[in-house]
Amino acid sequence: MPDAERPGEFETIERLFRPLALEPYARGLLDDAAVLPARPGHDLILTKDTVVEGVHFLGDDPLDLVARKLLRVNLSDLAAKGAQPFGYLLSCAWSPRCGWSEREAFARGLAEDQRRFGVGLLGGDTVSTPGPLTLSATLIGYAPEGSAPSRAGARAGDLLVVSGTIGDGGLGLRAARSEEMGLSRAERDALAHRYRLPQPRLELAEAVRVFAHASADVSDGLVADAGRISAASGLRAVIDLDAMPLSAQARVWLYAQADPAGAAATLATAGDDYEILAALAPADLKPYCEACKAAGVPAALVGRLEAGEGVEARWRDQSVSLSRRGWTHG
Ligand SMILES: Nc1ncnc2c1ncn2[C@@H]1O[C@H](COP(=O)(O)OP(=O)(O)O)[C@@H](O)[C@H]1O
Ligand SMILES: Cc1ncc(C[n+]2csc(CCOP(=O)(O)OP(=O)(O)O)c2C)c(N)n1
Ligand SMILES: [Mg+2]
Ligand SMILES: [Mg+2]
Ligand SMILES: [Mg+2]
Repeated sequence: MPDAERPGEFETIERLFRPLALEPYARGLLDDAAVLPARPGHDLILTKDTVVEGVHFLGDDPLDLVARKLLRVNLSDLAAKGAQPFGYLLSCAWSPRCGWSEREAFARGLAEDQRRFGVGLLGGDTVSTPGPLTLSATLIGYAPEGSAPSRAGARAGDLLVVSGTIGDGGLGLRAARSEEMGLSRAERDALAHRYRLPQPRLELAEAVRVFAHASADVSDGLVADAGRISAASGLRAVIDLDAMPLSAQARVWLYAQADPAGAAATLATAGDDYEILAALAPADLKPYCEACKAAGVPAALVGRLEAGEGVEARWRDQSVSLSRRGWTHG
């Protein structure tokens, strides 16, 4: 792109980001920092995730969807802590391919999900990079004082319950990369959509606050994230892969595989799910699942926590050996 056509830092902020600003806190995106008053009776909940082209999204993913994914992966962490979202700080490192039309698409996606999830832009940073497009958000939310569950509060005997379905994001990445996987075009499109646009489970925030001893969202993989709850709580997690909730598309794929246990392990370690994993007292299983259902999101019992350490995956009561627990960055 010739230099003359390259959008400038301050034109980008003024034209594209100022309309997204949450005032008066953002101070017109003209100040050194945003300023928020304290909210008595609440804890401030802060989380940050970054997405990088080629690592978290594909180079041909439309940038409005990339923007929405950036907000959603962060909103998912707020949901896991039972928080209500408020606003966010945004960092954009634009790669050489990002002209006005790419930046406009990105801002359009932000505007759409700001409306949908009730958040606004508080500030951020805009730079250019010779490397891949890199976008980061810091989400800010609130929860009633002392109510946000940690990963460390699970007790021996707790049950592990996960929302929605597991494995669609991982299969969706393969579909988005044009792998056929023995699935129909409609099945692959549904999975690719799930990869590009995760659903943060904010509807479950209240149930998580009320019932969960411990919780986390599933971003790296069900096994990896269950392992983080068990490690933080000083326990051992057992995951029943045959109880994992699957979409219709993932079921079709799984039962076409020669080794369904290995295939289920693949889904449980793929990541990109953005579901909520909660550790609950057995007596709270029914009320939690009913609260989830009333909020419009199914929840399924997938395992339990016991004395010990580590994480074990089982298929029909047999231990399944895993080559990895989930996604890790180098
Ligand atoms: N660069 C960093 N500086 C400080 N804390 C970090 C950094 N990267 C990760 N963390 C912290 O490590 C913990 C685990 O991070 P992460 O695995 O990314 O969580 P999640 O999977 O929920 O997004 C979080 O408390 C996070 O804030
Ligand atoms: C192009 C592409 N390749 C691979 C993946 C798979 N992947 C990349 S990062 C990741 C885990 C989630 O990202 P991370 O940065 O670890 O988020 P966090 O766990 O901190 O929320 C997964 C499953 C992907 N989403 N997109
Ligand atoms: Mg993170
Ligand atoms: Mg995260
Ligand atoms: Mg998380």
